[in-house]
Amino acid sequence: MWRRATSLASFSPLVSSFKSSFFIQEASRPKIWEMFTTGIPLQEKGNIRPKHGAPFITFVLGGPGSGKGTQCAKIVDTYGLKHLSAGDLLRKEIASDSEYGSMILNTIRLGKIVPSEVTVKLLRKEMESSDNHKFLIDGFPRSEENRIAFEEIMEAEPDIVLFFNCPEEEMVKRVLSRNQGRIDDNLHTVRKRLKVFEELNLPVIEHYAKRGKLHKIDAVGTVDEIFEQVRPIFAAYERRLKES
Ligand SMILES: Nc1ncnc2c1ncn2[C@@H]1O[C@H](COP(=O)(O)OP(=O)(O)O)[C@@H](O)[C@H]1O
Ligand SMILES: Nc1ccn([C@@H]2O[C@H](COP(=O)(O)OP(=O)(O)O)[C@@H](O)[C@H]2O)c(=O)n1
Ligand SMILES: [Mg+2]
Repeated sequence: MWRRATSLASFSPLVSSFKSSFFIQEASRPKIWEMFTTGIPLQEKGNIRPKHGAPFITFVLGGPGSGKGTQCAKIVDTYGLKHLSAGDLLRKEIASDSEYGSMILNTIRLGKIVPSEVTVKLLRKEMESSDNHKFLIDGFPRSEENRIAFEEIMEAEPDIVLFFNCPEEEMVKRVLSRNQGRIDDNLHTVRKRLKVFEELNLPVIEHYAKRGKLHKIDAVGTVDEIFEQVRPIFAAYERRLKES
């Protein structure tokens, strides 16, 4: 396991803050130590520790339709990172009929943010079982709660944060012509998501700007033109990205 074991004590303030927002009945909820335990003995985890240093983590932020997923595909092709889309993981969870499926579906339908402990648990599972330790985490963190949950539970911070900056009307136009059959790609929900983005995601963007990690990208133009702004950001990390 590439990360240190996290002490339960460090969860406690976070966990209590979740309690008010997490609307699953207390009695039916798994205990926190159950939720964040993979159940796989350390010696069976094999090859998931990076050979050199820490994992390389990129967060990809931007409003709905700003082009995050499209640019992630190009980053993966060029730099070989492991793409983890928080939205895709949540949609997979709905499709798999998990115990959280209906709660996630209702939250996405309303354009709201799924409780962080659920999303971080899904990301953690993917990260811990991956042989590739260079992660491109798309659509996360969407709120300060998401950010703090990730940093506390994973004991890791991003190396780079990309922010695809796109005018609202362009985002609306793109979402409405996306045609992937998504339940939240309609005018009513996209307006709601834009409001949630402004209220909850902008503080995250400001946080990383203050820490000097934010790369703001003009998300208007062709896909290739936008990627030309992204390329030099990763090129600066070429040596680390070549490490296994
Ligand atoms: N630069 C661009 N110009 C026009 N349309 C784009 C551009 N980038 C992506 N799209 C299209 O806009 C829609 C939303 O893109 P997507 O990558 O899914 O955004 P996000 O993941 O940020 O919601 C998709 O249909 C995609 O093909
Ligand atoms: N960190 C996240 C990411 C997505 N989501 C939910 O999943 C929805 C779709 O996310 P997405 O990243 O696939 O959406 P796009 O920005 O790609 O359009 C969001 O509107 C939220 O309801 C979440 O709750 N928390
Ligand atoms: Mg997307």
